[in-house]
Amino acid sequence: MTEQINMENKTQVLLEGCFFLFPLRLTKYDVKLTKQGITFYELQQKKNDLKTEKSIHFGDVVGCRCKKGKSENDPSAYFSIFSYQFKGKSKRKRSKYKFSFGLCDYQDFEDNLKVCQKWRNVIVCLSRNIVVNSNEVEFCMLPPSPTVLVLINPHSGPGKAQQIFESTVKPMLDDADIVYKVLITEYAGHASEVVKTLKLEDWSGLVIVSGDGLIYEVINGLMSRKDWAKAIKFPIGCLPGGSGNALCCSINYLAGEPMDPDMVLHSTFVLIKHRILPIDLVLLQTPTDQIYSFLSVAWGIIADIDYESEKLRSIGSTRFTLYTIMRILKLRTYRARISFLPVSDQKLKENGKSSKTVKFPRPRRYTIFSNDSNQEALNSVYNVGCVGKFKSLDEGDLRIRSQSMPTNMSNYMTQGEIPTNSLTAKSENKLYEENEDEDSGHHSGDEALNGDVENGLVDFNLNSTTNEVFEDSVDETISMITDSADPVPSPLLSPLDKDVPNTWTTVEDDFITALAIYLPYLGPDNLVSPDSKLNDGCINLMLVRKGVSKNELMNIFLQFTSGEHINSPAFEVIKCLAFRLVPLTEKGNIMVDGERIDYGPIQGQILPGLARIMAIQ
Ligand SMILES: Nc1ncnc2c1ncn2[C@@H]1O[C@H](COP(=O)(O)OP(=O)(O)OP(=O)(O)O)[C@@H](O)[C@H]1O
Repeated sequence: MTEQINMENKTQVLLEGCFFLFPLRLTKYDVKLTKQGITFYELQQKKNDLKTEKSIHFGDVVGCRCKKGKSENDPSAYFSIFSYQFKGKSKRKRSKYKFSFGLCDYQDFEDNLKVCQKWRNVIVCLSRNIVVNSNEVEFCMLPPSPTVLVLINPHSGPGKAQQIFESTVKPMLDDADIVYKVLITEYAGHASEVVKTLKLEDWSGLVIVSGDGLIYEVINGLMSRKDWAKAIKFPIGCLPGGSGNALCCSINYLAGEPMDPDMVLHSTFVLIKHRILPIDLVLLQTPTDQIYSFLSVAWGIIADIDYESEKLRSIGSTRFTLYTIMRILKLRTYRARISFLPVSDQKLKENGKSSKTVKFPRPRRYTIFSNDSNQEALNSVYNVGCVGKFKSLDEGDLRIRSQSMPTNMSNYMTQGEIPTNSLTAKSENKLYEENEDEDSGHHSGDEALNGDVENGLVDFNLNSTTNEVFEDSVDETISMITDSADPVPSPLLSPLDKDVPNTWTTVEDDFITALAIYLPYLGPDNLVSPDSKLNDGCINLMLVRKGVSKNELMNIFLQFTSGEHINSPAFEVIKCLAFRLVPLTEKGNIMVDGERIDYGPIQGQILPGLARIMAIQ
């Protein structure tokens, strides 16, 4: 019954009128506007002939603008709708369509314009997910234009970020009436300096046109501010200007938007239609530094490929393919001690497991992936490898993460503003609320949070008494987080020069690679962690050990495209909240979010949903 009412609500006609469709001034169309979109058909044709009725879905619309007819004496007014819709059913590529509906009913241009402005205001609101009810249509105001600061790294990837912005991004931002100021970075570290002192309240968000390196710089710049807890909630959007673009690939993947062809167009579309969503960060500690990562920590062959191929940056993503082949042919192995706090640490404790170095027999799998949902992933079989048993998750396990996470971690999620849509900023007019567009698959930020809360993924129960390790520091840490001038707390980690906590598991072995990843894509065509979400509150620690054949290794890399590599027995996956990597081989590379850091021990813990990203999930 409720569904039926909702459906009626969505298909209820809010506005109806007779317009011509530019440039055919003599052909009149009956045009109807509902909460879902606009339908129109030629008046001369049989009414309600569905075959000739055309439609524009607000899920595809980025903006609408009013115009005057070209000639001086022409009193016609127009409203032009900019829609980026898929051609045909394949949904491979969006293309721009402009529909200009004209009106010449009145002799005076101003009278025609008034009608067009009314339509435009409603269209802009609905395309930005702002609710307009039937009784509000007549007074609907145009929502204010969002203002964003665009940072462009002219040296990203093949060095085309500026060109990409001019040719594809700028026209789309203009269509969407987004006001922007462009800042071209002049040196490494420039973006970080800018965000350290940026008056955040002057902007709706920050848009980064670059590879992952500049995003990393911006996040670390925001985290280095005294007001980091507030600053890190500043919405960040990203557009692919580099050669890796892992965050952009992950955002498009999670939004169900294509990557090829024309990744820039699809990423810009997501940016315009975005919601502000929480995204996990990982706090990383090295002997000399504390840094914040949004993507990955790589060591072994994956890090070597990333770093060593940088000299071929100008050829774009092909550099990864070439170096993958080369590094497999000249395979290196590395020794390390790797420790982790599995998501199911509660289970481990129940099994009386204490921390000690364990050498696992091979092959060993810890986690069964699920591509569908977190709920399913948690329901899937979980092999707690170090106690040598397969365990099925029961009801209680659905809250494994809530229980194993220190209770105070909830503050990363709840401190600061509830996400609002900056590019789709709410009008001051109180008539508007955010609208949920079910059909387009867009959901509000709040809803995204609540959805995960229901899955038990971010609902860190403040009253939980099950967390033995961290409960003493709960109040303390809460106050630390609320006072953002204090350092970022890392309650899951012990000092790097001390043993890991006794709830952790340690393995020492020879490896081909270790990768801690928290987004689905590691680079273009590299769907390395297919079940990762933006804010699932978990690190996927992936290991490949010495002994894997070159053939199998090549297969693993080839299957990164589809994500099927996770089925390889040589590819181990551990879902964890924290990890430590102590390289025991003297030389090598460690890459954090695609940037090389000093080689040596590194540890990290998840900061669930700490930052804010412009995305659709
Ligand atoms: N004007 C500039 N000159 C030189 N370096 C810059 C400049 N602006 C930014 N940088 C630095 O360039 C580095 C790489 O940037 P970015 O990630 O955007 O490109 P990329 O590495 O080619 O892309 P990807 O990570 O996708 O391969 C960053 O660490 C950033 O600090």
